Amino acid sequence: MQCTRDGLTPLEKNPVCVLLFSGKRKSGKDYITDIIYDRLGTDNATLIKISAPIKSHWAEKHDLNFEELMSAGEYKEAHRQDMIKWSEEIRQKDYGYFCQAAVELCNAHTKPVWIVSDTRRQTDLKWFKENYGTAVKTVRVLADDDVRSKRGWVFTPGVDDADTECALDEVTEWDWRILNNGSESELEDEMQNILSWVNSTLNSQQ
Ligand SMILES: Nc1ncnc2c1ncn2[C@@H]1O[C@H](COP(=O)(O)OP(=O)(O)OP(=O)(O)O)[C@@H](O)[C@H]1O
Repeated sequence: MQCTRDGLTPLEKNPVCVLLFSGKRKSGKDYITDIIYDRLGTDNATLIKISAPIKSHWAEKHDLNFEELMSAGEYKEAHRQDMIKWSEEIRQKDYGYFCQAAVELCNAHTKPVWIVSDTRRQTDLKWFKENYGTAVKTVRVLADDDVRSKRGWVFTPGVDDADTECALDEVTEWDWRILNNGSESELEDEMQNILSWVNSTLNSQQ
C-alpha cells in the first residue's frame, strides 16, 4: 500500500493517523514503535521523537554529539537535568513548542501516518489532539517492573519519580494498552489491532 501526498494542499497534508506512544523506561516503546514503523513502511509512516528538537538544539548550542544524546547512555544522562530545565522553561511559555518542532524536524507532513514514540506530558497529548483531532490515538505501553529490570532498568531517584516519567500516570483513558512482558503472541495481537485501524483509516482516505 502506498500513499502519495503530491498535489495536496497544506491542510490536506495533515496526517491521517497519529499514534501517540507513552510508557515507562524500558517498557518497550522504541521496540514496538520500530516494528510498527517497519510494518507500515517509509512511504506511509514517519517516526517522530519529541526529544529530538530538544537534543538537536542542545547539541548545537553546546557543541555536543546529537546521535549520542539521542541514544540511551551515560552521555545523555550527563546532560539530562540541564536539558529538562531548559526545555521546561520554553514549555511553560508554549506547551506545543517541541511537539511542533519535532513534526517539522522530521518533515512529517510528507507522510500520512505519524508515530510519536515519546509522549511524556498531558500537554503533548493535548497539543496533538487540538491540532489533529480524530486522527490521534493514544497507546500506553506497559511492562512489569521485573521485566523492565531484566531489560536494564534501575530505579533512579530524580529520574523515575520525576514529571518526565510520571506525568501521564494519572491518565486512565488510552485508545490501546499494550502489555509488553515478553509474550510475542500477545504483543502481535495488540500491534495488529493498531495496524488494522491504521490500514482501514488509510484505505478510507484514498
Ligand atoms: N517484546 C520484546 N521482546 C524482546 N525484547 C524487547 C521487547 N520489548 C523491549 N525489548 C528490549 O528491551 C530493551 C528496552 O526496550 P526499549 O528501548 O524499546 O524501551 P523504551 O520504553 O523505549 O525505553 P527508554 O524509555 O528507556 O528509551 C531493548 O533492548 C529492547 O530491544
